Amino acid sequence: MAALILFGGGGDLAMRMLLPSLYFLEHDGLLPEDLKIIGAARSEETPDEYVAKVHDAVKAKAEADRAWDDHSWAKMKARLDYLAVDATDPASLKGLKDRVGDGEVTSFLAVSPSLYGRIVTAMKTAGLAERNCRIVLEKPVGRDLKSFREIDDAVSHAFSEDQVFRIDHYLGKETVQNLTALRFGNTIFEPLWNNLTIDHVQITIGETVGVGDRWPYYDEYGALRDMLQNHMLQLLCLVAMEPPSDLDPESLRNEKVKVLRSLRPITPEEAERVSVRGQYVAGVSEGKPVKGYDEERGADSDTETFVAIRADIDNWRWAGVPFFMRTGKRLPEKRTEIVIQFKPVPHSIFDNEEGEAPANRMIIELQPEEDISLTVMNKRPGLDKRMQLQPITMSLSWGVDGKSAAPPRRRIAYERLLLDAMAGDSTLFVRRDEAEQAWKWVDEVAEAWAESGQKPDEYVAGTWGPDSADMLMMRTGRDWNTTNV
Ligand SMILES: NC(=O)C1=CN([C@@H]2O[C@H](COP(=O)(O)OP(=O)(O)OC[C@H]3O[C@@H](n4cnc5c(N)ncnc54)[C@H](OP(=O)(O)O)[C@@H]3O)[C@@H](O)[C@H]2O)C=CC1
Ligand SMILES: O=C1O[C@H](COP(=O)(O)O)[C@@H](O)[C@H](O)[C@H]1O
Repeated sequence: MAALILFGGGGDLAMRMLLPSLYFLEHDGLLPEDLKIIGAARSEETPDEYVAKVHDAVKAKAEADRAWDDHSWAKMKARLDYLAVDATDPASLKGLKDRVGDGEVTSFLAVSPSLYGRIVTAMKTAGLAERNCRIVLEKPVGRDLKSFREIDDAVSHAFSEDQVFRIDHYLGKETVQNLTALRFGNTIFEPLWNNLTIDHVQITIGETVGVGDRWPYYDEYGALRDMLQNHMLQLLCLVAMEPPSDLDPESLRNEKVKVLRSLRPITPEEAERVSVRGQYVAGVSEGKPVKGYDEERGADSDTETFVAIRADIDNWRWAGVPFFMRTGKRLPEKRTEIVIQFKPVPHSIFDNEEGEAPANRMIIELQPEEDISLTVMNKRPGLDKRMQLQPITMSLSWGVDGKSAAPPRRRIAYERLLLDAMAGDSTLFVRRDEAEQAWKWVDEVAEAWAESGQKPDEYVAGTWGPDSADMLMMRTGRDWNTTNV
């Protein structure tokens, strides 16, 4: 028998993401036949009570995706179990060890990261860190390089690196993986993928949600540590890395680390020029009035709910190509996209009535739709005396040629990641040195802000962040993409 233990199996992440993901995998016949799923948390509840909670959480999600069926649920229900444990207590974990038997065990820590160190130590004592065991760690692991290392040292004391799976759920998203396919499965883009042809890159992760009840966690982390240290830097790495020699975990992650190592540190002197911190004040989001961050938190706070930053990668490929990243809560749209802005033609022979023809642009959209589109110039049909150009957008979406298969259901990113972790494939997980390099750069940004006294600029909820974020771009003669916005 193989086992998946969900520590924190009754929490928000487990109920909203992990258990629905497992249901969808069950529905598609992708779970190992002999897999047991065991929820483990301190609450004293019976397995039946736990199963009833899981049922409600999973059914709501599956029905919304028209994927609910009683047969799949019956199969999943037969796998489910619950055990009340304090995961920091080795004696309490002994019972769990007896329950899982001697097969492969994957433990997912869906609990507060402040418990990781004590939990892994207890797991080792209880025999849950043997060679047949793997551990999955949710982000954020630590709040800075120092705390990351402290936690990770405890982890590596119990598990070897090939047993450790640090999740960044963005890596489980279909379009993020498609980026690798686009770059390295085609010959036509790679020769253009450098500073000779590309002017700049923009990465935007916009969210409409506010921080709300999550403020006790968020206030300590802010947008820099919650989103930029992990999801945004991972996207940057996938855009910027050199072609790996193989798709195995080490080759891919070696290339990502090289990019992180090449990020130019941000100094206190230039922090204000290349970075912006923002915090939302009351406004309107999705048609409804919403509170400002300070009101949600109930006190004044200097935590940023928005960050925009210019990153420079000091290597041959990217010298002179800025990577602009921005992310924030209470923005007008839930939108994640990567914009590859190509340079304009070196000399235009067209005399366009509508002004200079725009340069080519590739938009890799992750959310709300998954799409890759490329804007190219075309002749405007007609008998104009002077040839006129018009931009045409080619979409590389699923089924766009009318022949490809219909797009499959959009999977929750955790579906892929849970399967990979249970199979021991760490390609889409973050290696220790990657996380360290990302923390190192982010620590430098945080120190630069602290030293220069850079405070968050206000922005009204429902807008694209403070004016200073636009200025950050405009100072370089560029602007944020507004296509589809
Ligand atoms: N929620 C989300 O969308 C996201 C969450 N994360 C990360 O996932 C992790 C979990 O977050 P979330 O689900 O929101 O948190 P919750 O507070 O909702 O859940 C935490 C769970 O941990 C259990 N727990 C607490 N202490 C112990 C213990 N000593 N032993 C065993 N179980 C314990 C709690 O149950 P009980 O009280 O019964 O013990 C509860 O089930 C965190 O690391 C978070 O940063 C990351 C990205 C998104
Ligand atoms: O890790 C996190 O990600 C979510 C955004 O994820 P998405 O898949 O919905 O884009 C974010 O809301 C949260 O603050 C952060 O912890």
